[in-house]
Amino acid sequence: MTSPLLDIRGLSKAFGAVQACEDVTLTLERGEIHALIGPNGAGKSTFIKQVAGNLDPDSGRIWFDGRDVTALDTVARARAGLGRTFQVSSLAMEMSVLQNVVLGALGKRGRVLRFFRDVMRDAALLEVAREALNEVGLTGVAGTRVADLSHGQRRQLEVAVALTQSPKAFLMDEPMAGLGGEGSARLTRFLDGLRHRAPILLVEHDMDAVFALADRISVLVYGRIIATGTPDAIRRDPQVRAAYLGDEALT
Ligand SMILES: Nc1ncnc2c1ncn2[C@@H]1O[C@H](COP(=O)(O)OP(=O)(O)OP(=O)(O)O)[C@@H](O)[C@H]1O
Repeated sequence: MTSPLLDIRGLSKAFGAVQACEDVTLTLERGEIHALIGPNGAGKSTFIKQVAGNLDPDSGRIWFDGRDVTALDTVARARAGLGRTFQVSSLAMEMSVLQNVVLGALGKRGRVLRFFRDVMRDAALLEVAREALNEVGLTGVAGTRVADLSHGQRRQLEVAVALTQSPKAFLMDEPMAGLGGEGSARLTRFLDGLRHRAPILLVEHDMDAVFALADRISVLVYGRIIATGTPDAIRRDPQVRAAYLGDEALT
């Protein structure tokens, strides 16, 4: 048996008296989408920030691709192959789509920022950026200002930026937030294909998307995982129904 790509063991984090994350153990296997769901304030963001390296856990360890990454910062984790897209976009809104991806590719090389004009003439960087745009289907809007993209296109662009870092796994915090029904259906199809590129640890409130995409679902309530299983098993789990998913969400 191969070991999980991401192996998170016993993660705990408290803010004063609030135990936001308590002994959370979770794995991400190659090729899968593992969704983490739970009510507001359950600790989902706290959890994913610890995995990405934005927040130090009080205890617990994070293994990624066979390596203990618990002590690494966000940049080192991204270089190790943990690609992330977050609720708050880090895109440069006044720049073009292509410029944003080139900047992402530049980060991967670990270079200090050079004159931007030179960067945009760097054939190798441009190739990496164009390839990433092609992969997410945004080639047609490469010259468009990010501010003029739809929410859904921005999410795809964030993935393109992450792709320039050759991620081995994605961490996604509410990619469907702010999208309408049609936008989230489109992004759902996109993420469905993306799992073959790299597995996804997905924090998401949109239950249609979660149940359509996830191979496994973990349910977090008051900082603790109360169940992990296939969508069908989670749907039927009486504890999950009582604690989080009302019956109407499961039909
Ligand atoms: N920096 C912080 N300082 C103090 N308390 C915090 C901090 N961040 C989170 N908390 C608390 O930790 C608990 C978990 O919050 P968290 O944002 O992780 O939940 P969540 O499941 O992501 O919620 P939502 O679904 O609303 O985004 C909450 O009680 C929250 O108020």
